[in-house]
Amino acid sequence: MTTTGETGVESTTPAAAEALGQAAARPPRDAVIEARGAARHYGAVRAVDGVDLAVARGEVFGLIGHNGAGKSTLFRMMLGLVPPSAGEIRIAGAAVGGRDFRAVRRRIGYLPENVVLYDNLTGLETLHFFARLKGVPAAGCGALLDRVGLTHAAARRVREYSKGMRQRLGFAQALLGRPQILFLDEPTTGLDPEAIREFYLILRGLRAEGVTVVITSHILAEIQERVDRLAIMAAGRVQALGTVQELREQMDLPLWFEVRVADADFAAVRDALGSLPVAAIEARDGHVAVQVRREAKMAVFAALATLGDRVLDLSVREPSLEDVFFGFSD
Ligand SMILES: Nc1ncnc2c1ncn2[C@@H]1O[C@H](COP(=O)(O)OP(=O)(O)OP(=O)(O)O)[C@@H](O)[C@H]1O
Repeated sequence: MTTTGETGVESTTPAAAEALGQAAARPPRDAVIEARGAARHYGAVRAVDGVDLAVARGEVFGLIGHNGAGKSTLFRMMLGLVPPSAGEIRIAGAAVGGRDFRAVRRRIGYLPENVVLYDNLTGLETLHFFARLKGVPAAGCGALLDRVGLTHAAARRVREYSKGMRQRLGFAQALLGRPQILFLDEPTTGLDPEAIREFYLILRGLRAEGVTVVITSHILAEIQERVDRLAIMAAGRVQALGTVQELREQMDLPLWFEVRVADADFAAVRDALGSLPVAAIEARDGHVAVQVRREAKMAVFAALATLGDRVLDLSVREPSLEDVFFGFSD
Protein backbone atom coordinates (compact mmCIF):
# COMPACT_ATOMS: atom_id res chain seq x y z
CA MET A 1 0.00 0.00 0.00
CA THR A 2 2.71 2.46 0.93
CA THR A 3 6.23 2.73 -0.34
CA THR A 4 9.29 4.40 1.06
CA GLY A 5 11.40 6.28 -1.42
CA GLU A 6 15.10 7.05 -1.11
CA THR A 7 14.30 10.20 0.79
CA GLY A 8 12.60 8.10 3.43
CA VAL A 9 9.36 9.94 2.72
CA GLU A 10 6.34 7.72 2.60
CA SER A 11 4.04 7.84 -0.38
CA THR A 12 0.85 5.98 -1.12
CA THR A 13 -0.06 4.05 -4.24
CA PRO A 14 -2.40 5.86 -6.68
CA ALA A 15 -5.36 3.67 -5.62
CA ALA A 16 -4.76 4.39 -1.96
CA ALA A 17 -4.21 8.08 -2.66
CA GLU A 18 -7.54 8.16 -4.48
CA ALA A 19 -9.30 6.51 -1.55
CA LEU A 20 -7.65 8.94 0.87
CA GLY A 21 -8.41 11.86 -1.39
CA GLN A 22 -12.08 10.98 -1.29
CA ALA A 23 -12.07 11.07 2.50
CA ALA A 24 -10.10 14.31 2.56
CA ALA A 25 -12.35 15.89 -0.05
CA ARG A 26 -15.40 15.41 2.14
CA PRO A 27 -15.12 18.39 4.50
CA PRO A 28 -17.35 18.48 7.56
CA ARG A 29 -20.42 20.67 7.12
CA ASP A 30 -19.69 23.01 10.01
CA ALA A 31 -15.92 23.45 9.74
CA VAL A 32 -14.45 25.62 12.47
CA ILE A 33 -10.81 24.93 11.51
CA GLU A 34 -9.81 24.91 7.86
CA ALA A 35 -6.31 24.54 6.43
CA ARG A 36 -5.68 24.89 2.71
CA GLY A 37 -2.26 24.10 1.33
CA ALA A 38 -0.75 25.07 4.70
CA ALA A 39 3.03 24.83 4.61
CA ARG A 40 5.91 25.84 6.83
CA HIS A 41 9.47 25.37 5.67
CA TYR A 42 12.61 25.88 7.72
CA GLY A 43 15.29 26.14 5.06
CA ALA A 44 15.32 22.74 3.41
CA VAL A 45 13.13 21.20 6.15
CA ARG A 46 9.51 20.97 5.10
CA ALA A 47 8.04 20.78 8.61
CA VAL A 48 4.51 21.16 7.23
CA ASP A 49 4.22 20.58 3.52
CA GLY A 50 0.80 21.43 2.07
CA VAL A 51 -1.86 20.36 4.53
CA ASP A 52 -5.57 20.42 3.71
CA LEU A 53 -7.75 19.81 6.70
CA ALA A 54 -11.18 20.71 8.02
CA VAL A 55 -12.34 20.13 11.57
CA ALA A 56 -16.02 20.42 12.47
CA ARG A 57 -17.41 22.34 15.39
CA GLY A 58 -17.69 20.07 18.44
CA GLU A 59 -15.41 17.44 16.96
CA VAL A 60 -12.58 15.74 18.85
CA PHE A 61 -9.94 15.47 16.17
CA GLY A 62 -6.72 13.49 16.59
CA LEU A 63 -3.41 14.24 14.93
CA ILE A 64 -0.93 11.39 14.98
CA GLY A 65 2.44 10.78 13.38
CA HIS A 66 6.06 9.88 14.02
CA ASN A 67 8.42 12.26 15.82
CA GLY A 68 9.11 15.15 13.49
CA ALA A 69 6.01 14.53 11.33
CA GLY A 70 4.97 18.17 11.68
CA LYS A 71 2.15 17.98 14.24
CA SER A 72 3.43 20.64 16.66
CA THR A 73 4.36 22.97 13.83
CA LEU A 74 0.87 22.66 12.39
CA PHE A 75 -0.56 23.44 15.85
CA ARG A 76 1.64 26.47 16.16
CA MET A 77 0.57 27.64 12.72
CA MET A 78 -3.08 27.25 13.70
CA LEU A 79 -2.45 29.42 16.75
CA GLY A 80 -0.71 32.11 14.74
CA LEU A 81 2.59 31.48 16.56
CA VAL A 82 4.36 30.48 13.35
CA PRO A 83 3.50 32.20 10.06
CA PRO A 84 2.90 29.87 7.10
CA SER A 85 5.39 29.74 4.23
CA ALA A 86 2.41 29.05 1.97
CA GLY A 87 -1.29 28.37 2.15
CA GLU A 88 -3.92 29.57 4.56
CA ILE A 89 -5.53 28.54 7.83
CA ARG A 90 -8.90 29.85 8.96
CA ILE A 91 -10.32 29.45 12.43
CA ALA A 92 -13.98 30.29 13.00
CA GLY A 93 -13.87 31.98 9.60
CA ALA A 94 -10.94 34.30 10.46
CA ALA A 95 -7.62 33.98 8.64
CA VAL A 96 -4.93 33.10 11.20
CA GLY A 97 -2.66 36.12 11.56
CA GLY A 98 -5.28 38.40 9.99
CA ARG A 99 -7.08 41.34 11.58
CA ASP A 100 -10.12 39.35 12.77
CA PHE A 101 -8.00 36.62 14.31
CA ARG A 102 -7.26 38.48 17.56
CA ALA A 103 -10.85 38.10 18.76
CA VAL A 104 -10.91 34.44 17.73
CA ARG A 105 -7.59 33.78 19.47
CA ARG A 106 -9.22 34.65 22.80
CA ARG A 107 -11.60 31.73 22.32
CA ILE A 108 -8.74 29.26 21.82
CA GLY A 109 -7.05 27.25 24.56
CA TYR A 110 -3.61 25.73 24.00
CA LEU A 111 -1.62 23.16 25.90
CA PRO A 112 1.86 23.10 24.36
CA GLU A 113 3.96 19.97 24.24
CA ASN A 114 6.29 21.40 26.89
CA VAL A 115 4.29 23.72 29.05
CA VAL A 116 6.38 26.52 30.56
CA LEU A 117 5.56 27.12 34.22
CA TYR A 118 7.21 29.33 36.80
CA ASP A 119 8.63 27.23 39.60
CA ASN A 120 8.28 29.93 42.24
CA LEU A 121 4.54 30.39 41.77
CA THR A 122 1.98 28.19 43.46
CA GLY A 123 -0.59 26.32 41.34
CA LEU A 124 -3.26 28.92 42.06
CA GLU A 125 -0.87 31.83 41.44
CA THR A 126 0.07 30.22 38.13
CA LEU A 127 -3.54 30.19 37.00
CA HIS A 128 -4.03 33.78 38.17
CA PHE A 129 -0.97 34.76 36.17
CA PHE A 130 -2.24 33.08 32.99
CA ALA A 131 -5.74 34.50 33.58
CA ARG A 132 -4.24 38.03 33.62
CA LEU A 133 -2.29 37.26 30.44
CA LYS A 134 -5.43 36.03 28.73
CA GLY A 135 -7.54 38.87 30.08
CA VAL A 136 -10.07 36.57 31.71
CA PRO A 137 -11.49 36.82 35.26
CA ALA A 138 -9.43 35.08 37.95
CA ALA A 139 -12.59 34.07 39.78
CA GLY A 140 -12.82 30.66 38.11
CA CYS A 141 -9.23 29.58 38.82
CA GLY A 142 -10.06 27.62 41.98
CA ALA A 143 -12.81 25.71 40.20
CA LEU A 144 -10.45 24.92 37.33
CA LEU A 145 -7.83 23.54 39.72
CA ASP A 146 -10.57 21.39 41.17
CA ARG A 147 -11.58 20.19 37.71
CA VAL A 148 -8.07 18.88 37.04
CA GLY A 149 -7.71 17.38 40.54
CA LEU A 150 -5.19 19.86 41.94
CA THR A 151 -7.14 21.54 44.75
CA HIS A 152 -4.97 19.82 47.36
CA ALA A 153 -1.84 21.35 45.76
CA ALA A 154 -3.23 24.83 45.03
CA ALA A 155 -0.93 26.50 47.60
CA ARG A 156 2.18 24.45 46.78
CA ARG A 157 4.94 25.86 44.61
CA VAL A 158 5.13 24.42 41.10
CA ARG A 159 8.75 23.45 41.73
CA GLU A 160 7.39 20.74 44.04
CA TYR A 161 4.93 19.42 41.44
CA SER A 162 5.40 16.03 39.82
CA LYS A 163 5.42 15.76 36.02
CA GLY A 164 1.78 14.69 35.98
CA MET A 165 0.77 17.56 38.27
CA ARG A 166 2.52 20.04 35.98
CA GLN A 167 0.65 18.54 33.04
CA ARG A 168 -2.67 18.88 34.90
CA LEU A 169 -1.85 22.52 35.67
CA GLY A 170 -1.02 23.07 31.99
CA PHE A 171 -4.39 21.63 31.06
CA ALA A 172 -6.14 23.92 33.59
CA GLN A 173 -4.31 26.88 32.02
CA ALA A 174 -5.60 25.82 28.58
CA LEU A 175 -9.17 25.75 29.91
CA LEU A 176 -9.03 29.32 31.26
CA GLY A 177 -11.74 31.57 29.83
CA ARG A 178 -13.92 28.63 28.66
CA PRO A 179 -12.34 28.30 25.20
CA GLN A 180 -14.46 27.11 22.30
CA ILE A 181 -11.48 25.54 20.54
CA LEU A 182 -8.74 23.57 22.27
CA PHE A 183 -5.37 22.54 20.91
CA LEU A 184 -3.79 19.91 23.14
CA ASP A 185 -0.29 18.76 22.23
CA GLU A 186 0.39 15.39 23.87
CA PRO A 187 -1.81 16.29 26.86
CA THR A 188 -1.60 12.93 28.64
CA THR A 189 2.21 12.74 28.78
CA GLY A 190 3.20 12.00 32.35
CA LEU A 191 -0.34 11.32 33.57
CA ASP A 192 -1.12 8.14 35.50
CA PRO A 193 -3.92 5.85 34.21
CA GLU A 194 -6.54 7.36 36.51
CA ALA A 195 -5.60 10.89 35.49
CA ILE A 196 -5.77 9.85 31.81
CA ARG A 197 -9.29 8.55 32.35
CA GLU A 198 -10.30 11.75 34.15
CA PHE A 199 -8.72 13.82 31.39
CA TYR A 200 -10.80 12.10 28.71
CA LEU A 201 -13.94 12.43 30.84
CA ILE A 202 -13.33 16.20 30.92
CA LEU A 203 -12.86 16.14 27.15
CA ARG A 204 -16.11 14.28 26.73
CA GLY A 205 -17.89 16.94 28.81
CA LEU A 206 -16.32 19.72 26.74
CA ARG A 207 -17.34 17.99 23.52
CA ALA A 208 -20.92 17.79 24.80
CA GLU A 209 -20.76 21.56 25.30
CA GLY A 210 -19.76 21.99 21.64
CA VAL A 211 -16.05 22.66 22.23
CA THR A 212 -13.82 21.66 19.31
CA VAL A 213 -10.70 19.76 20.34
CA VAL A 214 -7.59 18.94 18.34
CA ILE A 215 -5.31 16.56 20.16
CA THR A 216 -1.99 14.90 19.40
CA SER A 217 -0.78 11.73 21.04
CA HIS A 218 1.73 8.96 20.50
CA ILE A 219 -0.39 6.59 22.55
CA LEU A 220 -2.56 5.23 19.78
CA ALA A 221 -4.47 2.72 21.90
CA GLU A 222 -5.48 5.60 24.12
CA ILE A 223 -6.95 7.87 21.48
CA GLN A 224 -8.44 5.35 19.08
CA GLU A 225 -11.74 5.14 20.99
CA ARG A 226 -11.74 8.78 21.96
CA VAL A 227 -11.50 10.80 18.78
CA ASP A 228 -14.25 11.37 16.23
CA ARG A 229 -11.79 11.52 13.33
CA LEU A 230 -8.06 11.72 12.97
CA ALA A 231 -5.31 12.52 10.52
CA ILE A 232 -2.09 10.57 10.15
CA MET A 233 0.78 12.92 9.37
CA ALA A 234 4.15 11.96 7.92
CA ALA A 235 6.87 14.21 6.53
CA GLY A 236 4.70 17.31 6.92
CA ARG A 237 1.76 15.90 4.99
CA VAL A 238 -1.58 14.34 5.86
CA GLN A 239 -1.26 10.75 4.68
CA ALA A 240 -4.70 9.60 5.77
CA LEU A 241 -7.83 11.18 7.18
CA GLY A 242 -11.06 9.77 8.57
CA THR A 243 -12.65 7.88 11.42
CA VAL A 244 -10.68 4.94 12.76
CA GLN A 245 -13.14 2.63 10.96
CA GLU A 246 -12.75 4.54 7.67
CA LEU A 247 -8.97 4.26 7.93
CA ARG A 248 -9.26 0.52 8.56
CA GLU A 249 -11.40 0.19 5.46
CA GLN A 250 -9.10 2.35 3.36
CA MET A 251 -6.16 0.19 4.39
CA ASP A 252 -8.19 -2.98 3.79
CA LEU A 253 -6.45 -4.61 6.73
CA PRO A 254 -7.56 -8.16 7.56
CA LEU A 255 -9.42 -8.91 10.76
CA TRP A 256 -9.26 -11.84 13.14
CA PHE A 257 -12.02 -14.21 14.28
CA GLU A 258 -11.24 -15.88 17.58
CA VAL A 259 -13.33 -19.02 18.00
CA ARG A 260 -13.55 -21.36 20.95
CA VAL A 261 -15.01 -24.73 19.97
CA ALA A 262 -16.13 -27.71 22.05
CA ASP A 263 -13.40 -30.29 22.61
CA ALA A 264 -10.95 -27.87 20.97
CA ASP A 265 -12.07 -29.46 17.69
CA PHE A 266 -10.03 -27.19 15.43
CA ALA A 267 -10.48 -29.51 12.45
CA ALA A 268 -14.22 -28.79 12.60
CA VAL A 269 -13.52 -25.06 12.21
CA ARG A 270 -11.21 -25.71 9.31
CA ASP A 271 -13.84 -27.91 7.63
CA ALA A 272 -16.62 -25.40 8.21
CA LEU A 273 -14.59 -22.67 6.55
CA GLY A 274 -14.09 -24.97 3.54
CA SER A 275 -12.87 -23.02 0.54
CA LEU A 276 -13.44 -19.53 1.99
CA PRO A 277 -10.46 -17.18 1.43
CA VAL A 278 -8.80 -17.44 4.83
CA ALA A 279 -5.46 -15.62 5.13
CA ALA A 280 -4.28 -17.54 8.20
CA ILE A 281 -5.59 -20.06 10.69
CA GLU A 282 -3.79 -20.70 13.96
CA ALA A 283 -4.46 -22.68 17.13
CA ARG A 284 -3.89 -20.47 20.20
CA ASP A 285 -4.49 -21.19 23.89
CA GLY A 286 -7.63 -23.27 23.43
CA HIS A 287 -9.11 -21.25 20.59
CA VAL A 288 -8.70 -20.94 16.85
CA ALA A 289 -7.65 -17.62 15.39
CA VAL A 290 -8.77 -17.11 11.80
CA GLN A 291 -7.49 -14.16 9.79
CA VAL A 292 -9.77 -13.06 6.94
CA ARG A 293 -10.10 -10.18 4.56
CA ARG A 294 -12.84 -7.73 5.39
CA GLU A 295 -15.02 -8.68 2.42
CA ALA A 296 -15.14 -12.31 3.63
CA LYS A 297 -16.31 -11.32 7.14
CA MET A 298 -20.01 -12.19 6.79
CA ALA A 299 -19.31 -15.38 4.82
CA VAL A 300 -17.02 -16.54 7.64
CA PHE A 301 -19.72 -15.72 10.19
CA ALA A 302 -22.24 -17.79 8.22
CA ALA A 303 -19.79 -20.70 7.90
CA LEU A 304 -19.03 -20.67 11.63
CA ALA A 305 -22.77 -20.57 12.40
CA THR A 306 -23.11 -24.01 10.77
CA LEU A 307 -21.17 -25.37 13.76
CA GLY A 308 -24.17 -24.49 15.97
CA ASP A 309 -23.66 -24.88 19.70
CA ARG A 310 -20.27 -26.46 19.21
CA VAL A 311 -19.06 -22.86 19.07
CA LEU A 312 -18.58 -21.92 22.73
CA ASP A 313 -17.40 -18.37 22.17
CA LEU A 314 -16.63 -16.06 19.29
CA SER A 315 -15.08 -12.64 18.98
CA VAL A 316 -13.98 -10.51 16.07
CA ARG A 317 -10.85 -8.42 16.49
CA GLU A 318 -10.66 -5.40 14.22
CA PRO A 319 -7.23 -3.99 13.36
CA SER A 320 -6.14 -1.46 15.98
CA LEU A 321 -5.21 2.12 15.20
CA GLU A 322 -1.62 0.99 15.68
CA ASP A 323 -2.09 -1.62 12.91
CA VAL A 324 -3.56 1.11 10.69
CA PHE A 325 -0.76 3.53 11.54
CA PHE A 326 1.98 1.05 10.70
CA GLY A 327 0.03 0.01 7.62
CA PHE A 328 0.33 3.57 6.33
CA SER A 329 3.98 3.78 7.32
CA ASP A 330 5.21 0.46 5.88
N1 LIG B 1 11.98 26.26 14.70
C1 LIG B 1 12.39 25.28 13.91
N2 LIG B 1 13.51 25.41 13.18
C2 LIG B 1 13.94 24.42 12.36
N3 LIG B 1 13.29 23.23 12.20
C3 LIG B 1 12.16 23.05 12.91
C4 LIG B 1 11.65 24.05 13.79
N4 LIG B 1 10.53 23.56 14.35
C5 LIG B 1 10.34 22.33 13.86
N5 LIG B 1 11.32 22.02 12.97
C6 LIG B 1 11.46 20.77 12.22
O1 LIG B 1 10.22 20.50 11.62
C7 LIG B 1 9.94 19.11 11.64
C8 LIG B 1 8.61 18.87 12.31
O2 LIG B 1 8.73 19.13 13.71
P1 LIG B 1 7.48 19.10 14.69
O3 LIG B 1 7.95 19.52 16.04
O4 LIG B 1 6.37 19.86 14.09
O5 LIG B 1 7.12 17.54 14.68
P2 LIG B 1 6.12 16.71 15.62
O6 LIG B 1 5.30 15.89 14.70
O7 LIG B 1 5.40 17.62 16.54
O8 LIG B 1 7.15 15.78 16.40
P3 LIG B 1 7.08 15.14 17.89
O9 LIG B 1 6.12 14.00 17.81
O10 LIG B 1 8.48 14.70 18.11
O11 LIG B 1 6.65 16.22 18.84
C9 LIG B 1 11.13 18.45 12.33
O12 LIG B 1 12.03 18.01 11.34
C10 LIG B 1 11.74 19.58 13.13
O13 LIG B 1 13.12 19.40 13.30
